[in-house]
Amino acid sequence: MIEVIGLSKHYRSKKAVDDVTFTARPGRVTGFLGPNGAGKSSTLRVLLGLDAATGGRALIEGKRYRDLKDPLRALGALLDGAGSVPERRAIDHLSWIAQSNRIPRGRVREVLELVGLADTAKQRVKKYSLGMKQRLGLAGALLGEPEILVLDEPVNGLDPDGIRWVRTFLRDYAARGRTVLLSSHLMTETADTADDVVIIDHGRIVTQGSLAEVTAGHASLETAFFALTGDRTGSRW
Ligand SMILES: Nc1ncnc2c1ncn2[C@@H]1O[C@H](COP(=O)(O)OP(=O)(O)OP(=O)(O)O)[C@@H](O)[C@H]1O
Repeated sequence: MIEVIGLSKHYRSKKAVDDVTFTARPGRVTGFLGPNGAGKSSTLRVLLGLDAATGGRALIEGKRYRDLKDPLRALGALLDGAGSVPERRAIDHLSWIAQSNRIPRGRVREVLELVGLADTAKQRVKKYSLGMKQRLGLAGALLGEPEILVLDEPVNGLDPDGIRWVRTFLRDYAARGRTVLLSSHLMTETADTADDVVIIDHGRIVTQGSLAEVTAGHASLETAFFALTGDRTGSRW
């Protein structure tokens, strides 16, 4: 389970995240949704221990990321693509992560198969398309067979088949009792994937609940968002 409690992150006078509270539960895909600049990445960066909070807490199974004993087995994350060295071969990138986290080498083959990169694993990452880099990032997140997955815009650069594949994959992952937190600015895509939705805008939570609760009385998640925020144009998405 992920618990974000009264979290704030300020950059000088900019309140990127302002008193944000939500929970992502096991067995559910939670969509963390908001337009560009809403505060999604800032929230995730604090959750993953990459930035310090200005106030509040972000907890993984009750602990801060840096206090986790075996972080890769607790939580797998995909932020900003694969995070790999372009000159390195994909398989070497994953083997290096596996080795430095005491994950058996055989698991590298497994995750490459899982994300559909087994046949191209020996290519250098710089030859990969954006979609392949996303898959490689996901493979890295899956190495430790984590109970929790945190993915920032995972379908960026994927073609329709890739998008469908990620959706099915995440739904299956959650169906096995795991926690999936999926950050996105894509409302239709999130509505197709998530069980629960947390909507953030200008650093503050606008609404949260099951998809059915949040969209009740609205034609779609999109119209719900526009009604809740008073956004008439959708120009920030
Ligand atoms: N390092 C930083 N220094 C100053 N301001 C920042 C920094 N990082 C983010 N911000 C600002 O904080 C706000 C929230 O940004 P954040 O990246 O968290 O939003 P987001 O919802 O992830 O949007 P996007 O999808 O565009 O990344 C924005 O106004 C952004 O310009």
